[in-house]
Amino acid sequence: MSETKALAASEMYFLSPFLPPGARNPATGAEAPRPVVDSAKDEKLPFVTLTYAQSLDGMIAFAPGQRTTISGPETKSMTHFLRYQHDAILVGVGTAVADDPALNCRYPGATINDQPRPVVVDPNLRFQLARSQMAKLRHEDKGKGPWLITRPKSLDSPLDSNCQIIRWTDPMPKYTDNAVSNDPIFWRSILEALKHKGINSVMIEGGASVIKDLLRLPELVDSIIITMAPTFIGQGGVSIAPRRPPKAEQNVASLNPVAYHKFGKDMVIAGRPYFPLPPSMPLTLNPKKTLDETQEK
Ligand SMILES: NC(=O)C1=CN([C@@H]2O[C@H](COP(=O)(O)OP(=O)(O)OC[C@H]3O[C@@H](n4cnc5c(N)ncnc54)[C@H](OP(=O)(O)O)[C@@H]3O)[C@@H](O)[C@H]2O)C=CC1
Ligand SMILES: Nc1nc(O)c(N)c(N[C@@H]2O[C@H](COP(=O)(O)O)[C@@H](O)[C@H]2O)n1
Repeated sequence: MSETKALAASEMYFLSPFLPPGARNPATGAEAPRPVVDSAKDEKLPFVTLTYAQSLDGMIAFAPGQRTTISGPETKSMTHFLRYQHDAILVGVGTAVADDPALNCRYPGATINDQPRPVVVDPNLRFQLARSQMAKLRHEDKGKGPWLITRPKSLDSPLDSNCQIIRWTDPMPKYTDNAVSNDPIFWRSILEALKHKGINSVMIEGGASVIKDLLRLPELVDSIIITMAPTFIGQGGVSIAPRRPPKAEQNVASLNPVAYHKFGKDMVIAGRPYFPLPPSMPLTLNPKKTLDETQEK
C-alpha cells in the first residue's frame, strides 16, 4: 500500500492560493487557480514556502536532535503534495543529522521527473552526505542528488555571495580556516544562489533554527503552511517561537490572508506572512548567536 494518498479536490482547493506559480493537480495536470494575493516578488528570489508540523504548545520535536512524528497520515499526504509542487526542499543540517530524511516526493504517481532537489544548509559540512538516505535514494533513482549550501572557500568573498552550493557528486572541500564558523549565511544569499541554479520554488521544512530565522524575514517568505497536531509535547520539546526584539509592542509575525482546513485529526493553517514591523526596522539581537541577518539590510 502507498505511504500517501491523493488529496481530495477540497484539500487542493484550500492549498491552491498558497502554492507556487505553475502548481498542478498531479492526477490531471490541471493548473491550480492563481493566488488570491500575488506577492510583489523580487525576481532574484524563488517562491518560498515555509512549512512544518507542530504540537499545540508550539513544539516541533520531542527533544533537540530527535526525529519525532507529529502529524498524522492525512497531513503526510499533504506534505508530499506540497513537495510535488516545489523545485527544491530545504532543511538545516541539524534536521539532516537528526532525521536522515529522504526529502523526496512520495505522492501517488510521482516519478523521478517530479522529484524536488533536496538542499541542506550545512556551513561546517557536518552532514555525512555519502552515507545519507538522500544519496541512497539518488542511487535508486527515487530522488535527485542533494545539494549542500556552505560558505565559500575564500573568506574574501563579497557579502552578496556568501554561500556556495556543493552538489552531491562534487568532491567535499576541506576547510582549514574556521574563523567564520559561527557566522550565519545570509538567507537572501542562499535563496538567490538557488534561484541562480534554476530553482524557482523552494519548500523549507525546518528545523527549529531555520524556522525561527525565517519567521523574522517576511520579505523572503511567500507562504507559510503549518500543521497543528492535537497533542502537547511539553517542556523540553523543541520550540519554534522566534525571538522578539526587546521592547517590541507587536507580535513578531502574523498570517494575512489566512485559511484553515482539517486533515484527519490535524488542523492546517495556511497564510501569507504579514509582519507589523517594517522589514527595515533594525533589531538589536546578536546575529552571531541567532543567525539573524538584519545586518544585511
Ligand atoms: N516537526 C517538523 O515539522 C520538523 C521537525 N524538525 C526537527 O527539528 C530539529 C532540528 O532543529 P535544529 O536543531 O534547530 O536544526 P536545523 O535543521 O534548523 O539546523 C540548524 C543548523 O543549520 C545550519 N544553518 C541553518 N541556517 C543557517 C544559516 N542561515 N547560516 C548558517 N548556518 C545555518 C547551522 O549549522 P551549524 O550548527 O553547523 O552552524 C545550524 O546550527 C530536529 O529534532 C528535527 O526532527 C525538523 C524539520 C521539521
Ligand atoms: N510534516 C511533517 N510532520 C512531522 O511530524 C514531521 N516530523 C515532519 N518532519 C519533516 O519531514 C522530514 C522527514 O522527511 P522524510 O519522510 O524522511 O522524507 C523531516 O526531516 C522534517 O523535515 N514533517
